Amino acid sequence: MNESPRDPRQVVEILSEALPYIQRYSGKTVVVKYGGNAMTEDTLIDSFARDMVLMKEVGINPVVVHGGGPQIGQLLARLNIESRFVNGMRVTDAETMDVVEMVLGGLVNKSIVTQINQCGGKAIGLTGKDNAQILARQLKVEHRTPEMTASEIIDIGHVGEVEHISTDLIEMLAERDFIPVIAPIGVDRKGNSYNINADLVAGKVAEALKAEKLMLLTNVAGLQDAEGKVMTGLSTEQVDALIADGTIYGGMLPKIRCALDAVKGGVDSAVIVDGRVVHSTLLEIFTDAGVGTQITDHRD
Ligand SMILES: Nc1ncnc2c1ncn2[C@@H]1O[C@H](COP(=O)(O)OP(=O)(O)O)[C@@H](O)[C@H]1O
Ligand SMILES: CC(=O)N[C@@H](CCC(=O)OP(=O)(O)O)C(=O)O
Repeated sequence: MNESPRDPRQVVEILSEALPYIQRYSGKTVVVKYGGNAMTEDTLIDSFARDMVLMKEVGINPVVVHGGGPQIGQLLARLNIESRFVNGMRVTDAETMDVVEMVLGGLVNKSIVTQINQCGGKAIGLTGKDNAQILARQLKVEHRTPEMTASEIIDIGHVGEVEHISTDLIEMLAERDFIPVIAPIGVDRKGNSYNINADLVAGKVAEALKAEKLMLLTNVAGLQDAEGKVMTGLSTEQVDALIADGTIYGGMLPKIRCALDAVKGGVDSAVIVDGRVVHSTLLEIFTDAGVGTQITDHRD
């Protein structure tokens, strides 16, 4: 590589500028939702893993909840199984559920764990089935097409919503310097598996852990207004208005809803972060500007 050497004084100055942020977040929990679209390039996975390790080293407790939608889609395509979505949720029959569990609980979870461990961290991979920590129930989806006069409730298979999160295993690991990495697979009281949207799991985990911050890494620069301009910060009231006028739609809807629920449920702030930016999580935590859209339940 042909990089010019950095002035050591600059490096020290940058480190020193991070001090107030390190003090602000030290001992606090930050839940990071790492979406499948933000793990498509090796450099992004590596910078994400390094960021998690650095956070842990300075006394912050990162808890990772990951997705893997595109990765599930790839394996389904190889097996000639069609991917179908209703309201942003994957229609999940028994065969698809097997693939979801293999990809999220196996391939994706273990590759994030390995990458963090390669960077010197101590990552432990879990699904919601471990300690039955993500108790789920079937999600009933309300569906309506323009031709329909009224909406109907449809069954999209093994798709779940969170009923309860048990935090004891996550807290025990975090206290012992481990970084928990959680796949969004839930289980009901009978032992049935559920495929849950990773944003929803991250929001509920953040609420249950009383996290300081929820970071949702995605493939856009942030929440855009009607003119396409990224909004840096907004309150819960503004979000409600943007949903009502249709500015927020599609995959952003569950993301924003879970961010709103999390801040209403006691998480200090939720932020939509551009996961395509290298070191996006550190930029968000350790700089004033941040890199995405922040949602808070208070005006300060
Ligand atoms: N107001 C908005 N601002 C930004 N993106 C939006 C907005 N409304 C809808 N979207 C869409 O939401 C998408 C992000 O959601 P999604 O694709 O589900 O992300 P992920 O896979 O990371 O969970 C964006 O790529 C964009 O197409
Ligand atoms: C019910 C449902 O749709 N589950 C998602 C779970 C993975 C996910 O949420 O992944 P991303 O965050 O990468 O989109 C799915 O099957 O794709």
